[in-house]
This record gives sequence, structure tokens and C-alpha cells, in this order.
Amino acid sequence: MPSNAEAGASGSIPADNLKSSKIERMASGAILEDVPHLTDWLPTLQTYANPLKHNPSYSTVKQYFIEEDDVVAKDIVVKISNPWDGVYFRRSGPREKIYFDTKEVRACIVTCGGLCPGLNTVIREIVCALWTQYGVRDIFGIVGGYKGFYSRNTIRLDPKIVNDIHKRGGTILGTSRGGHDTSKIVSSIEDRSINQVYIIGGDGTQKGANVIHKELRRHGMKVAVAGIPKTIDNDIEIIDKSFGFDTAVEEAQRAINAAHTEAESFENGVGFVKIMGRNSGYIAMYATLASRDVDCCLIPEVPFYLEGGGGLYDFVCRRLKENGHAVIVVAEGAGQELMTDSLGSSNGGIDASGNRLLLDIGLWLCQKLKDHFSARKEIINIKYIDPTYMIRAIPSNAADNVYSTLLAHSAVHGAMAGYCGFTVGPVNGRHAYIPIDRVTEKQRRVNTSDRMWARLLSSTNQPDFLQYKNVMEAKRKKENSQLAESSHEHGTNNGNSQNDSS
Ligand SMILES: Nc1ncnc2c1ncn2[C@@H]1O[C@H](COP(=O)(O)OP(=O)(O)O)[C@@H](O)[C@H]1O
Ligand SMILES: O=P(O)(O)OC[C@H]1O[C@](O)(COP(=O)(O)O)[C@@H](O)[C@@H]1O
Ligand SMILES: [Mg+2]
Repeated sequence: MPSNAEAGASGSIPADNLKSSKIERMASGAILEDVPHLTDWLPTLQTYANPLKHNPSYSTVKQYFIEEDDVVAKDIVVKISNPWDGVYFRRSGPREKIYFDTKEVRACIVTCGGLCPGLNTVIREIVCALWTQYGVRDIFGIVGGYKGFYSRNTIRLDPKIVNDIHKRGGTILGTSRGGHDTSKIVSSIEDRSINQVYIIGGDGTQKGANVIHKELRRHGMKVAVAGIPKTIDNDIEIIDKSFGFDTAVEEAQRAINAAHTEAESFENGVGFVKIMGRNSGYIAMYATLASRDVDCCLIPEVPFYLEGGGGLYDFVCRRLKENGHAVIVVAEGAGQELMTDSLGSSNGGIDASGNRLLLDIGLWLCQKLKDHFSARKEIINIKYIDPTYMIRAIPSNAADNVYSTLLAHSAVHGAMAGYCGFTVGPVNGRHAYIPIDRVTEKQRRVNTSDRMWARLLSSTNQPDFLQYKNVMEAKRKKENSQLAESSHEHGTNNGNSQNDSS
């Protein structure tokens, strides 16, 4: 593995042997969070000249090959007094030396988790980059997610087969949740003599990719595992944004426009849109900011309450009085605690991958608003739109297509260069190889104490719900004292009544 001696490395701090990040502290104080390389466990691997050197399409590029000391800064807003301090990732792109004889490459591609616009583009571009840039001919699609490794036949992929798949939503390979059986997957990779594995999926998928990489490494196998991050929720750390996110926001916007039109057309009309976003409210936040027609945006990161001053009921009443209509956008993961509290039921369980299944905040909240207004004998016309799967099942827009292409190319160049156990993605606009651990250690969530959320609050003028804890505490106290009072009236005492009264 090339060292960073030229860049002034003062020695590497080897992390846990099987951790995917390799941390090097430079003399300057900068830290390189490097990704594993095949030579970490196969030190005598042969190298080959990159065939791109003779590719006419790329001959005009001035400095085509990425050098060993090219890195991407994790943070680009720095103090001028100490600009070099900080964390860096290895810059992605083609290397002059590669670690595979391209005739011997057997690559496979798998898509896992939920759908996302752009999946087919990534598949297409991995196939085309392998085929046209490196001359690889053995490319296989694993069907139906991780479980497809051991339960389905593979399909052969070539540029003809994938030619116009980027115009379609979904994934031509199929996808699934659950079914990550590491030893079966690793055996399948070994049995099929696969030496490059391209894994497209979200945070769960990337965790799975890391486990596969570590197991292959433990077996001493020459297999490069490359992760391509996918999620419309935009909940993957470090990278600027996930592919398909912009497309999803645009589609969410169409639902918001419809909700606004409906709301405006009826007396006390409320357009209500439920948007995907399990733990992170990015789609709801960006669609709201882009729309300017939204009166209130509810996201999982901001617990909200209904009754009392500063609550949702008051706010909706006020907006209807002022404007005659209102638009509410709710991310599906918002208000889950409020709902479980109110329904007295537990949450909705978990899916095959272990993700929390959500209770339907949209229908519940619409009903609560209707009940509140009808108790006050006031009119409310709620028009509920749930575009859930529509925003992720569509083909990607132009910008996401280009973005997906860059991700695919970065992944292929990285695998060819012998890197493995990495995720690709843009960090401050430049593509990098990021240790998988780094993107899976926590899910990214909307930071409600930064300027973007403040922009949203100032554009909607909605309540900030900062009193959530106090309001809920007061509500609980009130409910308890009511319960105690009624127990007293009926001569009972919270289930201990029989003992006490006997
Ligand atoms: N911690 C984990 N270790 C190994 N595999 C995992 C892990 N979490 C999820 N997976 C696998 O990754 C795949 C996709 O995960 P899921 O959470 O459904 O979607 P996403 O990758 O989009 O977050 C599933 O096949 C699941 O079994
Ligand atoms: O109904 P499904 O297919 O399980 O998907 C629902 C979930 O998928 C998502 O779109 C994204 O999930 P992943 O990125 O984890 O695949 C969530 O917003 C949503 O809760
Ligand atoms: Mg996920």
C-alpha cells in the first residue's frame, strides 16, 4: 500500500486490525482517515498499468490520475490561524497503477434496502465504466438484495442490457430488506470467483457491506468491496447529499402544490401532505423551504404538541383565521411518541432489516385536527395527500443522473486501485473514499440548531415547539391528578384499591 511519506506522515496509528478506517496523523496536524487496501493483507500483490492511460476519450484531461497525497477536506470552513488542522479523506478517481488484471475481474452489483431515484443509473454506470474504461467482461447482477447472493441465480450485465435503464425508476436487479447472512454471502462470492463487489444501499446496507468486507479480509481473499450510498432520507453521514434526494424533493413539491391548490379552494381548507423520512426530516424540510406555500413542517427531530399556547391546534386556528387556508407537511417519523402516548399502544414493531416500523402520523393527525374543530363547532376541510412511494419510485432527474454517474465511476476506479471496504461520496463537492465505519457510526439527522432549520422557521413562522418537554410534563401531571381524583371518587386507588380498601 503506498504510504503518505511524501506528505509528511509522521507514522500511522493502526486502528483495530479489522476496523475499516486507517488513521494517519501528519506532521502538519492533519489527520487522514484512510480506507483499507488489498495490500493490507496481501502485501505482494502484482500491479498493472491503468488502461485509461491509452483511452482516447480521456487523453485531453490534463492531470487524469489521482496521486497518493490528493485528499479531500472533511471541513472546509476553518480558522485561518490553523487551516491544515482537521480530517481528510482520500480523493477518489483513477490511479495510474491498478491491482487487478482487468481480464480476470469478475464483478457483481447488488442493490439493497428501499428504492431511490437513480439506482438504475448507478447500475448502468458501473457496468459501462467497467466495460468501456477497463475492458471488464464478466459483470453480474445479484438479484433481490443481499439474500440474492445465496438464493437466486445471477444475471449477466453488459452495456446493451443496461443501455436505457436510467430512464426507469426502481432497480432492474430488485431489492429487499433483511436476509444478510454473512457466511452464505461470502461463500457465494468465493464460489462464483467474484473479486469486485459493488453494493448500493443505505445505512443498513453499508453496515452489511462492511461486515462482508471484514469477513473476506479475514479469509485473506483478494476481493474489493465498494459501497455506493443510497437513501432518499439523506440520513447518511459525511457525504454532502445522497443521490435521488433532489428528485424526491421535487416530487414532494408536486404533492405540496396540489395540497395548496386544494386548501385554497375550500373554506378553512387544510392541505396535509405526509412525506417519507423515517428518522430524518430532510425531504420535508427541503420541500418546505423550496415551496414557500407551507405553513407548518413537522419532522422527527422536533417533537411537537397539539394543545395549549404554542401548540399545533392554536397555530392552525390562527392561520385559518388569517389566511382562510393552511398547508401542513409532516415527515412520516414525526410525532411518533405523541401518538404512542395518546393511543396507549407501543410502536409498530420492526421490519426484516430491524428498522422501526412507524405508526401512521398522517391519518392520526388529520383525525385529531378534525375532532378538535368539530368539538368547537368550527369548519375544517382537510385534504390529505400521501405521496409516500411516489417520491422514491420515479426515475432520477438530470442532476441526480450526473451525480449517480460520478458515484459509479468513483467506485469502479477505487476497486480497480485496490481500495476496499469504502463508501464513495462527495465531501464538500469533491468525491472521496470514506471508511464505511465513518458513514455508519450514526445516522445523519436535521440539525435543528443550525441556520437551515432557522430559515425554515422564519419562512413558515410556525411554532418552534421548544416548550415540548414542559407541556408534556404538565399534561402528564394533569392526567395523573385527574386519574387520582376519579379513583378517589370511585373508592379505588390505581389497581391497589382492593388491598387498600380491605
Ligand atoms: N447492522 C447490519 N449488519 C449487516 N447487515 C445489515 C445491517 N443492517 C441492515 N443490514 C442489511 O442491509 C440491507 C438493507 O438494510 P435496510 O436497513 O433495509 O435498508 P438501507 O440499507 O436502505 O438502510 C438488508 O438486507 C439488511 O439485512
Ligand atoms: O416500506 P418500505 O419499503 O420498508 O420503505 C419505507 C422506508 O423507506 C425509506 O424510504 C428509506 O429507507 P432506507 O433508506 O432505509 O431504505 C424510509 O423513508 C421509509 O420509512
Ligand atoms: Mg436505512
